[in-house]
Amino acid sequence: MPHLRLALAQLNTTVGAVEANADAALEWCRAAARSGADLVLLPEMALTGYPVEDLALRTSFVDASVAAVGRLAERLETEGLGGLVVVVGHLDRAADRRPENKASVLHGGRVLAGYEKHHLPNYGVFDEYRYFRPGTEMLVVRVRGVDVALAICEDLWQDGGPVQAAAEAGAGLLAVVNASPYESAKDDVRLELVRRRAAEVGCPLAYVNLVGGQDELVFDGDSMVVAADGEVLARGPQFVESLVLADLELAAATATEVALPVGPSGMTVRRVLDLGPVSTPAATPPQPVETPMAERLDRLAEIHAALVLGLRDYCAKNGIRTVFLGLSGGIDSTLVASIACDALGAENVHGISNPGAWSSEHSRSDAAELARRTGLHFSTVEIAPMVDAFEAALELDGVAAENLQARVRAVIWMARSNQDGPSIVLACGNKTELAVGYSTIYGDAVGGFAPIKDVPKTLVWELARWRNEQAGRRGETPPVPEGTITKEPSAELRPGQRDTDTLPPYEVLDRVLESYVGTDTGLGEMVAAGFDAALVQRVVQMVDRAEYKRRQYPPGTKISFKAFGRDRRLPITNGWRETDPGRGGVSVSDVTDA
Ligand SMILES: Nc1ncnc2c1ncn2[C@@H]1O[C@H](COP(=O)(O)OP(=O)(O)OC[C@H]2O[C@@H]([n+]3cccc(C(=O)O)c3)[C@H](O)[C@@H]2O)[C@@H](O)[C@H]1O
Ligand SMILES: Nc1ncnc2c1ncn2[C@@H]1O[C@H](COP(=O)(O)OP(=O)(O)OP(=O)(O)O)[C@@H](O)[C@H]1O
Ligand SMILES: NC(=O)CC[C@H](N)C(=O)O
Repeated sequence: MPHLRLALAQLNTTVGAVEANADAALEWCRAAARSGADLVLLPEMALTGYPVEDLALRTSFVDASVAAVGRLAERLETEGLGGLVVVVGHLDRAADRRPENKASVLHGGRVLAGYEKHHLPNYGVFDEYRYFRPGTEMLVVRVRGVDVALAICEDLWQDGGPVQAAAEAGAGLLAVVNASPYESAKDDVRLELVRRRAAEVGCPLAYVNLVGGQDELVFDGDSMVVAADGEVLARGPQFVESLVLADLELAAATATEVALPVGPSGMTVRRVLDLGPVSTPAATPPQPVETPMAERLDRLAEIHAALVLGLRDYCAKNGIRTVFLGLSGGIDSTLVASIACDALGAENVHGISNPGAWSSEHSRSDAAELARRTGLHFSTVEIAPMVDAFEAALELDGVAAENLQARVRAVIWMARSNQDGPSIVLACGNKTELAVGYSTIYGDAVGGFAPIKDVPKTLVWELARWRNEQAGRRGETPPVPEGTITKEPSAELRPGQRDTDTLPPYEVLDRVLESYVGTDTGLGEMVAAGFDAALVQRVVQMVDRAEYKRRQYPPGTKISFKAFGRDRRLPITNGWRETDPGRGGVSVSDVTDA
């Protein structure tokens, strides 16, 4: 059986930084060559980063991507690495000039052939029909006597098409390049998918994924090689760059046709023959490589790693050195501060305590204790003089006066961030607050990035406890003061205020939100499932009315199946209200309180 040494390069690219991404790709190919690899797989859109969004529509950007792939092939040859077979994802254009999401095969100093993505995802955070022309042809390249079929990410998630065509072509290996964003527990889903597809094609499947943060998305790597019987042959780490090597004995290719007619898959198959001589262990015994079998992170470790990487890469890739945030001594700002320290180092994190008329003593002392535990920069700016000046000039009362305090704090954070630059303010709101609009717009909702915007309040507590436990296990000081975890949540904008004055208990609220927001369940169904009708009506109204706040909220790392933002797009001006459990939904003109 022919032998192939495979290298999966799970690297961290930057959207738009074509030259830097190409340099990184070359560096990974050098490392792969040093490890004796025959075939190197780089992720989907590795040269452009993913997702490129409307950059795909810019002629100049497509030109740069096309030039970069050609230049990469030449540089490989110049460095004596032309014998490698490199598969790399990039942006290209078809003969009709429509953009294509492509994986090109580089060998001998040339771009030998390319595969265009067939199944374009167009749900959730993906808009690929807006940009790309779908491919209709399967590409199989014969590498050292093995027929390697290519596919790109979503091609794996849909039945038929490329997976079926790979089986029709009798592939010895299915190589899939991916840009698959992280969601909690998605690694398990991917593994089962990869197993199923490997079994369907009847050969091993190699899966390489990006690593790194890109605005609200985080890519978790987790590249793998899985045999046709489902055995995991190699698995890369989560959230860190890595070159995953695997030695594979694969079925020898025998077919001689270079073009197969359209089969039941609906795709033609094009075969590129003989990239390099057949290599068998007997002919050229390879030094065995260390095949990684990275341990899986548990649920909370995984989510925490995603949040840390999301913030770190947002700052690093946007040239931001420091962050500022308001520290109330509460659980949300404390968790955000702890994530920021993990992401950027405590020396780059500035926490500001802004006590006001209704701030409790423990809000000050817990914030100071957090600073002591983590080593972040800490300062205190009383808001009373500024609040008094505004109130004297504007004569505010009620919610307007309450919100003024949050807005004065926001001015202070933004001013400090402006002064320090390059720096941003972190918004500390969680997903539950975002859902029901429990924040002051242009107040605590200001910021450049919102690290926990996709983390429900109940998960905020879990993560804080988990982070403390981790520190304990490592013999470090737990970052979160105990009082912060146990205290009752309050915005402290008026005397004795409690979150539960306005909101249901968080355990109940998060379950209602998971149903209404997470799975788009209708009001009638929620009541049928056992939720209290009056409660869900109230929550649903709050959610629907807060769309304008969410639309103006900063970006933040997606960790769930359905995050606010690109995942859940609703009109702000919206006459639809799900207020009647009997009917499941009514128009706004039918309800009196709309
Ligand atoms: N459709 C629309 N499109 C664009 N803007 C719209 C709008 N409707 C109202 N607005 C604007 O929004 C304003 C109302 O929003 P906003 O000023 O935020 O005020 P509002 O939502 O009325 O009050 C904020 C609530 O959040 C609570 N809070 C504040 C701060 C922190 C926390 C916490 O615990 O984390 C909780 C606070 O106790 C209060 O219950 C309106 O006065 C108007 O200017
Ligand atoms: N006294 C304060 N000093 C500095 N920042 C504050 C203060 N009070 C509130 N903030 C900021 O405003 C955000 C909203 O806080 P608030 O206390 O109103 O509600 P919360 O959602 O329970 O947040 P937390 O759990 O952080 O207290 C906080 O996360 C914090 O960034
Ligand atoms: N880039 C893609 O095609 C991603 C879509 C795919 N379903 C995923 O999340 O893995």
